[in-house]
Amino acid sequence: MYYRGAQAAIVVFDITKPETFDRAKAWVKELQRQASPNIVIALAGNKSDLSEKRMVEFEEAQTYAEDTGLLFMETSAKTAMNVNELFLAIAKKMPKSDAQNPTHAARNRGVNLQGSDQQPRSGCCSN
Ligand SMILES: Nc1nc2c(ncn2[C@@H]2O[C@H](COP(=O)(O)OP(=O)(O)OP(=O)(O)O)[C@@H](O)[C@H]2O)c(=O)[nH]1
Repeated sequence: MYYRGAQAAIVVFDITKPETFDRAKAWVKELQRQASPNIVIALAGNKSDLSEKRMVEFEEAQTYAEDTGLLFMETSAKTAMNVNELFLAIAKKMPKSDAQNPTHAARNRGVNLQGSDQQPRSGCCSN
């Protein structure tokens, strides 16, 4: 219900807890099964500031991400390392804006109630 129609998702695990990496993989599978086919999925290996407690190797997560078609970065919510970078990378991978898609552009244009978009009224109640 929450991710249906989502255009991007960030799946976060804790590099100091291998079980969170396994759960992240399960979430990626779930997203690939249920979410929109062109969803951009990013995997974040969080708590990169705690490298002395690391239990998931960078290379292991990176290889998994490459094999699965995910963006991957190690992040730290504590130091903000790679947080902006991850959002930027997602934005770059998203499909071009709706404004460049004629079908979506028409749908999103809205209706101008003041100007020339207004159609002349007809029917029983206009004189
Ligand atoms: N050192 C460090 N601690 C972090 C980082 N991100 C989150 N934490 C800490 O990890 C703990 C869990 O963070 P939450 O934001 O509650 O994460 P969560 O996934 O909701 O965790 P749960 O409540 O266990 O499900 C908190 O004590 C945070 O302060 C990080 O990048 N580095």
